[in-house]
Amino acid sequence: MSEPSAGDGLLASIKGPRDVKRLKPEELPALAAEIRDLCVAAVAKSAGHLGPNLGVVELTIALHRVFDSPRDRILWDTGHQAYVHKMLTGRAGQFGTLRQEGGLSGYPSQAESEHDIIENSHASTALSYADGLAKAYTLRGERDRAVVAVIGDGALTGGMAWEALNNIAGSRDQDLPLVIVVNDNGRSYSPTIGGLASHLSALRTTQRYEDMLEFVRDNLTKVPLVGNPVYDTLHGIKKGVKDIFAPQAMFEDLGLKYIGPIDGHNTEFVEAALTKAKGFRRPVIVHVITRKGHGYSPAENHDEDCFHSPNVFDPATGREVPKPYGWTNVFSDEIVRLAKDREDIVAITAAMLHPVGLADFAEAYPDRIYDVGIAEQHALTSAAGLALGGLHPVVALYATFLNRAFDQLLMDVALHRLPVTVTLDRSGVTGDDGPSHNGMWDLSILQVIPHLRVAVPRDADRLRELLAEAVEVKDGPTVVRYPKGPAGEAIEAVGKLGEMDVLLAGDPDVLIVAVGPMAAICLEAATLLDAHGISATVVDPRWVKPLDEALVLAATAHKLVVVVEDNGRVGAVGDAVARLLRDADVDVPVRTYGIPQRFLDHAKRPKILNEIGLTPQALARQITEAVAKRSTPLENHPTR
Ligand SMILES: Cc1ncc(C[n+]2csc(CCOP(=O)(O)OP(=O)(O)O)c2C)c(N)n1
Ligand SMILES: CC(=O)[C@@H](O)[C@H](O)COP(=O)(O)O
Ligand SMILES: [Mg+2]
Repeated sequence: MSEPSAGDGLLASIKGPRDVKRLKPEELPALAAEIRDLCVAAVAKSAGHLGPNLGVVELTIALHRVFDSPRDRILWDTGHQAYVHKMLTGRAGQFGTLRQEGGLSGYPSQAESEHDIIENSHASTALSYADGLAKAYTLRGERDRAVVAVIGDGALTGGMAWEALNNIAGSRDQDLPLVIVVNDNGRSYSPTIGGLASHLSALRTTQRYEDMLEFVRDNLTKVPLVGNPVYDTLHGIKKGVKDIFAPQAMFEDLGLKYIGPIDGHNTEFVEAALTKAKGFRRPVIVHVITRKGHGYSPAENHDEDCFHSPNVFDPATGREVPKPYGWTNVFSDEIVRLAKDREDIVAITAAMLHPVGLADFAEAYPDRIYDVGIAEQHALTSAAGLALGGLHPVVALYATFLNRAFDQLLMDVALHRLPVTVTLDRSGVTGDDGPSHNGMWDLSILQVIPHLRVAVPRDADRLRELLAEAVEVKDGPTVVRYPKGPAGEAIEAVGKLGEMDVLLAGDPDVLIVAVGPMAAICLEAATLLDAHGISATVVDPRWVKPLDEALVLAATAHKLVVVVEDNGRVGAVGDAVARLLRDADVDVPVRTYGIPQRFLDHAKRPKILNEIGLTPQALARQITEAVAKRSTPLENHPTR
């Protein structure tokens, strides 16, 4: 497989947007082809987001020809589709390092470029940033600056986007370009759902839309873009065929002007529409129709998600290296099995049916699956409704996206003690998706929710057990969290301590509380400790909230308690254990080893775990030091 490179054609000459502007229109198809080749080569080597980026090649070229980044601000919602933006802002030569440690981030990165703004990969935020930026430039008198937000049809199903639209539409006194580009490819991963999506998809499929494209093609290329003739004509004809341009009505009813739908793979049309929108100097929607994976047939024809985020693959054939059977597969199989005998079990996904492992459930129980769009807040409160209606909903999310639905879990589900189960895939360090994707927050924020129980399985068998236990809980919500990737070898208990599994019974030097998948490295660390004459007992709580009172008794018999968790250290299980012992007046020191409470730069998961000390060797070293300190009389303590 050839190393991804900018080559020696047009793309190699692009050091920034100025170089994009100087190209002749007839050179743009060649540039687009080079960009696509580099996208395919880079993702084939490093995995990442291919479909979304292939879909925005012409759009991004047009954006950088019409607007003047970085003076004009171009915002990418979710940010997974910003590879082309990176190539056109001088980083094409770095795509051989995509998503590698120290290499190019898979998302916008302010450290990489002045052209990059939103680093958060959580969807549906760009319009709110745009609203704030536009207000700032208005207040500062910088009305010569344009604000452009590119948001996908999927991200547009997120509630924040509509909160922002409501505010943007209400901002009457703005006299600067605020351009909202709706990149409509009809998909999140799967086809986008909901009322908005049906409006947008109806638009794409009616004959009149084809007539409209014909009209746009004839008129936009002939009439020089002066004043309003083109826009008024576009606008006028839409008035005449209002029934299919419902999105225009919907946006216009909000007080937003609308241009489109535009063929998003025709740079000339997109440039014309963006130029029109820029000159409008008012908030305006530019609705571009694109195809996810456009220009690379294995992506175009990939039914599941158009190569949204493929594993590494052979660029010549598009054949992906299969992802190993992992935690997600275990969940997928077990939820289908459980639902067979429990007709009250229903499932909810937030536009991630396949990634969270609910595709088999959907196939087996098509009437019991709900895809709510990228709308985690709605997912949780809708689950509350389902539970109030006598069902047991299982809401399957990625751990980091639960943050968005914290209040709904707290006040709509837990306050009412509703039987809702939330499964959190991708918990802990995920790695190459960067700082906003690590699932390092949930064990902290969940601590404050009354009536809520949290389970952390250490292996596939425990995931099956704990999921079955979770859906049996009737008097409150349950959460089951597990990491990305393969589930590792089964780790059998050698005994019980209360409800906790004892994985290793040692002498009373150190009590190691191994949270979920950290059990494997804790057992290896215990072996290393033993070689240094330190004996450890290793327990797996299985349920980390509420903690098992048996921990108190066990702690009194040990010199040191160590908690190891794949979550941020602050306010998580380690702190909960310390609080439990303090409340019981048990004065045994507690050490917590977890993820440092900072944003982690992108790198592979094993690399990050090694860097932050979540390895057997690092744990053994740190525990040895902690034990040594405990046996050093305080008067000789280094801090004295
Ligand atoms: C809050 C949140 N939930 C879920 C995701 C996972 N996710 C990443 S991209 C994506 C689909 C985005 O669809 P769209 O906005 O249409 O962009 P496209 O990929 O089609 O260009 C989803 C659900 C996310 N990034 N943020
Ligand atoms: C951008 C986004 O949120 C998703 O596409 C995410 O990057 C997928 O992560 P996985 O590859 O772990 O499923
Ligand atoms: Mg989309």
